[in-house]
Formats: sequence, C-alpha cells, structure tokens
Amino acid sequence: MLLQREPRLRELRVFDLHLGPWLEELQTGPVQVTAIQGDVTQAHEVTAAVAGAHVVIHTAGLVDVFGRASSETIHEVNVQGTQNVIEACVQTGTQFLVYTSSMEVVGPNIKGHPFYRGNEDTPYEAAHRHPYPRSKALAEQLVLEANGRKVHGGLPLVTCALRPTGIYGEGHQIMRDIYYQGQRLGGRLFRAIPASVEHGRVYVGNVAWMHVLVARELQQQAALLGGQVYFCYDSSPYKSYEDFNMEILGPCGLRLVGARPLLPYWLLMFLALLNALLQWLLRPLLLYAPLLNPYTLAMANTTFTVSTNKAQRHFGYEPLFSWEDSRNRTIRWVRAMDGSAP
Ligand SMILES: NC(=O)c1ccc[n+]([C@@H]2O[C@H](COP(=O)([O-])OP(=O)(O)OC[C@H]3O[C@@H](n4cnc5c(N)ncnc54)[C@H](O)[C@@H]3O)[C@@H](O)[C@H]2O)c1
Ligand SMILES: C[C@@H](CO)CCC[C@@H](C)[C@H]1CC[C@H]2[C@@H]3[C@H](O)C=C4C[C@@H](O)CC[C@]4(C)[C@H]3CC[C@]12C
Repeated sequence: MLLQREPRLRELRVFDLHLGPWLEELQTGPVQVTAIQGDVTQAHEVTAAVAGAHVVIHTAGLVDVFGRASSETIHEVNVQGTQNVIEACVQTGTQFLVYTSSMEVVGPNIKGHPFYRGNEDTPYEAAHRHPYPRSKALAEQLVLEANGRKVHGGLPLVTCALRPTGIYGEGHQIMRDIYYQGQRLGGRLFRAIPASVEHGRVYVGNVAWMHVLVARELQQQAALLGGQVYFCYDSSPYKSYEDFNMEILGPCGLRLVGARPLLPYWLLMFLALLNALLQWLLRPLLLYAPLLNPYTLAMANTTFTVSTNKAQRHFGYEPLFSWEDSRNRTIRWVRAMDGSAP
C-alpha cells in the first residue's frame, strides 16, 4: 500500500521475525525496499532498523487467542517490543509513530457487555483477563503516553494508534482454517453463534490504507492527530462472525447449517472448557490449540461493532475498497486455495 499510494516514499524498510518470499516482488520497483529479519524484543535490532527512518508503522505483534504462546511471550513481544520501538524512535530522532492496536483494547470485556455500533468516545468498561487484549491495551497506552516526548534532536514524538476490528481478506489464516474445516465436513459448517450477535469486521486493504493516510497526515497535523486513537472501519456489513464468514465462504461452496445454533450455549462452553483442559494436559507432549476455547467462544458470542467517522474527520479517510471489492478479492483468494486442503 505504501509503495502504491505514497508518492513521497523513498525507502521502505520491512522489519519482521519472518520474512516471506512476497517481499522479493516488492524489491523490483524504483523505491528501495529493505528487508530486515529481526525481533522486536531485541532493542538493539529495533534501533538499528529505525535509525534514519522518518516514520515508523509498528504493526508487528503476537496475535494469539488460542493458547499457542505463553502469556510471558505475548507480553514480551507486544508490550516490551512496543517499548523498544518507542525508545528506538526517541534515540534515533524518528518523529512519527503509528501503532496497530486492536478493538480488543476496548472489548469485548470479561463481563461480555455488548459494544453496539460504538465510537472512540463510547463509554465501556474495558476489563481484560486474557494476555492478548491485556498486552495490546498496555502497548497502546505506552504509545499514547509517548506522544510529545522529545526525540534525539529535540523535536516532539508524534504518535497515534489504530484499532482494527476483526480483519479479513487475502491471507486470513482463521478464514483459511474454517474453509478447510468446512471442506472436511462435506461442504458444511454448523452454526454455533446466534445470528443476532454482531461482530465488527474490516478489510485488510482498508486497514493498510488507513495506516498510510494517518502516517502521512501525522506529519501535517501533529496537534490534531498526536495521541489519538482511531477505530479502523469500512463498509463491511454488521453480521455475526459466522454469517460474515459465509459472505465469503458461501460463494466458495460452503453452506452454514442451522438458522439457530445447533448446540446450546452451555454445551459449547463445556466443550470449550474441555479443550482448555486438554490443552493443559497435553502441553508437555504436544500443542493442542483448537479454534474453540472459553475466550474465543466469549468473543464470538459478544456483540462488538463500531460506527464512527473520526478517521474521516481527522485525516480524510475514506475506504479505498468497497464492500463488494473487499468481498470479491477475499473470495478470489479462498478459491485459489481450492484443492490445497491439508
Ligand atoms: N488479525 C486481526 O483481526 C487483527 C485485528 C486487530 C488488530 N490486529 C493487530 O494487527 C497486527 C498484525 O496482525 P496480523 O493479524 O496481521 O498478524 P500476523 O501474525 O499475520 O502478523 C504479525 C507479524 O508480526 C511479526 N512478528 C511477530 N513477532 C515478532 C517479533 N518478535 N519481532 C518481529 N516481528 C514479529 C510476525 O512475523 C508477523 O509477520 C498485530 O499488531 C495485531 O495485534 C490484528
Ligand atoms: C465458536 C466458533 C464457532 O464457529 C467460532 C470461533 C470464532 C473465533 C475463533 C473468532 C471470533 C472473533 C475472533 C476475533 C475477533 O475478530 C477480533 C480479534 C482482534 C484481533 O486483534 C486479533 C484477532 C481476534 C482476537 C479474532 C480471533 C478469532 C476470533 C476469536
């Protein structure tokens, strides 16, 4: 997105623990693309990568709600990693920092309170027990508190945080897993969540576009944008997690069975708890990390949708991809996987 939409771009540095072959395709154009294999938990590696950069978009993170990583590792990557990025900006004199936060900084909370079409100012009791949302909330707080700190050379650091809801689009691993699961079940998925529970979703291309725009405007309107948070939104429809997935997976040949959940909630919760117990028991032998656990069940069962125009008001954001484009692009990606189920 930066290469396509930012005409003033001179160099793009991609810093990631895992560098993919897709990066090579980006290295053929006029803008210098530098791939740096590194770990955000290693302060010296981050500082070396940031040195001389004008803007940092910090999106690296450990996204884990399935119990794959320990809470210490999640904290180290998401919180200490973010602190390292901030310190690197301060030490090297980089003045602009955009942080990819998450809707989970707000909710759903442990009490399962619905957040219905809320905006950045909607009051909500943000209380988390799970390591992932806790880490994102702490990291966001660090980024916002760093706004105004003096960087090397004496200028103030300008920061802001973007909070995507559930991102979908090309490369969406959970969508891929659910697609393969449906294929294994003879082209069927079974409804587990009531259709009335709305879940916020946003297309990856629009999330990326919002990052590019805010990074640009942060430099022009530091006083307005500095220290602010913005939900990432577009025109993707408000639907339950499963009904939304069917917008994509339906045209790819899957069918969602049941107008209402086939299993009662208490039974699903029992299965989720059983999965958590199995995960704990099996840990010394193997990693058992299924989609269903008490936390993912609670998330999927709690309405969380945003309705806001703050990004439009503050930095002129309009989605780059319509709902139709976003849906078609994702469908095309799913169809291209056909026949490659593991
Ligand atoms: N997927 C979503 O629905 C969603 C929603 C809201 C916010 N987010 C946030 O968006 C960001 C990207 O998430 P994603 O879904 O694309 O996940 P992802 O796992 O696809 O991307 C995260 C990237 O961070 C890199 N990374 C992980 N640990 C690292 C480390 N120690 N050092 C350097 N790089 C490291 C990974 O290699 C990966 O490329 C994350 O910060 C996440 O919290 C994601
Ligand atoms: C009970 C299952 C029956 O089909 C469905 C389980 C679905 C869950 C695996 C997902 C429901 C909501 C998702 C999360 C949400 O979209 C927002 C997120 C924020 C982001 O920062 C990271 C990803 C995620 C936590 C996302 C993960 C998968 C769900 C819990």
